[in-house]
Amino acid sequence: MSAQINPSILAADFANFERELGHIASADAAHVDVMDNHFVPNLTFGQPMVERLQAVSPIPLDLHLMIEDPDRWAPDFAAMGVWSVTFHAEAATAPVTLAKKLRAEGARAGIALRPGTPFSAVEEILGSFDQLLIMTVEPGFGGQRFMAETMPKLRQAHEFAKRTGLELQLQVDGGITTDTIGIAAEHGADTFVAGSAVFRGEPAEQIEALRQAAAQHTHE
Ligand SMILES: O=C(CO)[C@@H](O)[C@H](O)COP(=O)(O)O
Ligand SMILES: [Co+2]
Repeated sequence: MSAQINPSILAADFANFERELGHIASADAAHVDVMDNHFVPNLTFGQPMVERLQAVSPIPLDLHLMIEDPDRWAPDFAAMGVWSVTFHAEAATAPVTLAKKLRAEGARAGIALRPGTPFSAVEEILGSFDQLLIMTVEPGFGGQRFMAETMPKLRQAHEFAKRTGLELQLQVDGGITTDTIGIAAEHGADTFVAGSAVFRGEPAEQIEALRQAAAQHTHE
């Protein structure tokens, strides 16, 4: 698979989301960081906001739920017709049941790991998911430094998927730039979330630069 670039609109202009989504129309999906000020110390988008983003976006929405009790809330987000819904392994009580509900609503099911959560926390349930998100910063804020210490976990996930024949999209999220994307690609990531790196410049140019940097390092 060629590298997928999902810009995070956490770094976009919050007063102009429709216009900002138009600026990233060449990307594969728009990454939407939903934060509840409990699972992480930050508050972002609620359901009515995501509903409107879904209505006006020219590209699919990739939701990253950083919320407590995703078992209760995630299916409602999936029912909006978004492309994918990813919740955190640390927050869910019945992740496999929840993944089934997300898929039943027509969304891809994703599970995310904080930097300190080991791969073993999800290894046995990955067959129920379409994507695994390895956080490369502590969730909560954009603009943080890429944590290279998460790379062995990414490689472990990549090797596991290859060995077991699992079709799993492997995302990285946090601190992804043209300098760090190559390291993540070499360790097996195929989908790259980037917020500040895309929106701090001209978004279409930054998306293309990230694609090219990833392509030079893609791992087989
Ligand atoms: O989920 C998160 C942060 O919790 C991310 O999606 C950030 O929005 C990425 O921002 P950058 O690190 O690329 O600025
Ligand atoms: Co995110």
